[in-house]
Amino acid sequence: MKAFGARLEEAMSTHGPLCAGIDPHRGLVESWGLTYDLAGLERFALTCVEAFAGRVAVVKPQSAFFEVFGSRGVAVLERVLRELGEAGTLTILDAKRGDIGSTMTAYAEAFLGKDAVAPPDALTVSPFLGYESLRPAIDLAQQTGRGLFVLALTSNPEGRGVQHAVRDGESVAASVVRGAAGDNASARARGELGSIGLVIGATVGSAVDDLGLDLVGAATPVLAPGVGAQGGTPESLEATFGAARHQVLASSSREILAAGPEPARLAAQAVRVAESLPRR
Ligand SMILES: O=C(O)c1cc(=O)[nH]c(=O)n1[C@@H]1O[C@H](COP(=O)(O)O)[C@@H](O)[C@H]1O
Repeated sequence: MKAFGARLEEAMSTHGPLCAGIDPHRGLVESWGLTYDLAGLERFALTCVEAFAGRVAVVKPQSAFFEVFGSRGVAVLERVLRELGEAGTLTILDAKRGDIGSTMTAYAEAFLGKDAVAPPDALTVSPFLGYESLRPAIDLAQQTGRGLFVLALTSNPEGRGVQHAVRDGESVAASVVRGAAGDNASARARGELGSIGLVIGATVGSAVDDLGLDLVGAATPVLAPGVGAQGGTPESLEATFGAARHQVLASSSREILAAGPEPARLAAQAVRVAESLPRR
C-alpha cells in the first residue's frame, strides 16, 4: 500500500480538501427524525457512508458517538470504516488516543496494525504525554502505510493554556511540529507530504504565525477541524495557514450533517463545502 501522505494528496486533488465528519450526537440524530438508540445510530452512520463515499477526500467518524452505545456501537463504527474502505474513500478515525509504552503499542496495534479489525487510514492521537510516547504508533503507521494526526493546536479555546506554553524558548505546539517534521523527513526529501499529520483548528487565528510554526518545512498534512459550526471559514483557513494552505484538509461535521437525512442533499452539501475550500 502507498504511504498515507501520498494517498491523501491524491484524494485531496481529486475531490477537494474536505474531510466530512460523522458525529452522530443526540441532537443531530433526533433532528433527522431518528430515535437516539442503536438503530438510529446505524441508520445515521450508514446514510453518511452512502452520501460521502466516492464524493469527498476523507471521512472522519468520531469514535465517542459510537462508543456511547457499547460494543454494538463499536461494531457499527467498524462497519462504517470497512464500507468506506471498500468504496476507496479514505478514513480518519477520531479517537485521540495517547498513552505510554506497552499501552500505546496496544492502541497502535488495535487501530493501525496488520491484524487490526477495521483499521482506518489514519488515527488522531494526543501527544500530551510527550511526542515520543507516540513512537509505537508512529513506527507502526509508517510500516503499514497508514497515518496519524497529532494534536498540535486544537480548536477549543481551553487548548491555548497547554499548547502555547513555552519551555526553553519553544512552545508545546512548536515541539509537536518539530517531532512531526523529523518523522516526515524522507517524504519531504521526495517532495511529498508525510504521513504524520497535525491537528490545527480552523479557529486558531494567528497562532500558527505567532508561534512560528513551519508547517511547509515539516511537510505535514494538517487536519483543520472547526470549519462551519465552530466559526472557521475558507477565508480564515487562508489567513491562518498562508503558504501551508495547500497542506490543509479542512474538517467539518455539523455544517454538513445538518443537511441530512436525505442522502442526495447531504452529498450535495458536502460537495458544496469542498468546492468552497482553497485548492492547489
Ligand atoms: O481531532 C479533531 O477532529 C478535532 C480537533 C479539534 O481541535 N477540534 C475538534 O472539534 N475536533 C473534532 O471535530 C469535530 C467537530 O466538528 P464540527 O461539528 O464541525 O464542529 C468533533 O468530532 C471534534 O472532536
